[in-house]
Amino acid sequence: MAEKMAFIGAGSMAESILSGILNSGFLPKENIMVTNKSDQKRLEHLGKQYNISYVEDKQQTVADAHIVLLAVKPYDMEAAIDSIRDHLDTGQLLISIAAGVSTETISQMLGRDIPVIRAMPNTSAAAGASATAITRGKFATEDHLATALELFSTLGTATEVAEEDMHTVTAIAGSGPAYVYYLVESMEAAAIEAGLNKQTAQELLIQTIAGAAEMLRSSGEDPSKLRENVTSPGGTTQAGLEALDQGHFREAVMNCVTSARERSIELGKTF
Ligand SMILES: NC(=O)C1=CN([C@@H]2O[C@H](COP(=O)(O)OP(=O)(O)OC[C@H]3O[C@@H](n4cnc5c(N)ncnc54)[C@H](OP(=O)(O)O)[C@@H]3O)[C@@H](O)[C@H]2O)C=CC1
Ligand SMILES: O=C(O)[C@@H]1CCC=N1
Repeated sequence: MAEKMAFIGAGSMAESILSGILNSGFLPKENIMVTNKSDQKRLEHLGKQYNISYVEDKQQTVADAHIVLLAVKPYDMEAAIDSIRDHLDTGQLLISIAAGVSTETISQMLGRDIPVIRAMPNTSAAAGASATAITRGKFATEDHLATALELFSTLGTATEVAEEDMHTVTAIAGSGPAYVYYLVESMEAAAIEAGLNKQTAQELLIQTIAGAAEMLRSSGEDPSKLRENVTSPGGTTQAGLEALDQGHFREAVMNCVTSARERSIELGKTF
């Protein structure tokens, strides 16, 4: 197990991972350090909220970390790596969660044989329920992969994928929670418009999503079969699904995933 972990980047994803790690007990708070580019207030907030160390000095942050987690936007990767490169050594493991940016590109930015793992978690890490995909760069060993799998397994599920699949994985699992939230927002808006109070709508929707997820997990059935089981001929579900078809729901969702995937490819090409 890693002894010390440094977060470079202290935004929403860093916080999700950080809180997931602390909740799971994977690392004690004393072993975690966080830094960012310039937002001191944000560091103070995280320091207070999670009782962790934060320092603006990146050298100090990465110096004795076993794992350095890069949680910056893809377009900030180069500057972030520039600021820590000289303080890294090949005994450390660098994990990047940036969308689109390949391990090859990261290694080129580093210009050194530092082991690199690329991971694509999602914000459900904060609740220990991320679906994280992981791939390893050319300098990372099976042991480094095992460390990353162990780390992200404490935040939900962790699955190794081929690097070429990372764009697709990002589109369905990294971005995925947002699409589910959008669906819930839309159903909630319709329920409220029909007169249901917000709290009741939210309670029912949360359990409906959780129940459907549980059925997908435990029933062994395809989603299409589960959908058919809900749909009585001539009933309410059929009426609702027909409205979705009129709105080209399937096509819209497929376009959504394709657009997210294409954006991931674009983000990786900006270097
Ligand atoms: N949000 C999500 O659901 C997911 C995001 N990701 C990936 O995670 C990464 C971070 O996303 P997210 O947390 O949403 O982004 P945020 O914008 O919330 O956070 C970005 C963080 O990076 C910091 N930063 C920027 N430049 C530097 C630098 N040179 N050195 C150190 N820190 C720096 C910022 O600091 P400051 O505020 O001081 O500028 C900020 O703390 C992205 O690459 C994204 O693709 C992956 C999976 C899911
Ligand atoms: O929207 C993004 O670019 C990031 C990557 C996956 C989820 N959020």
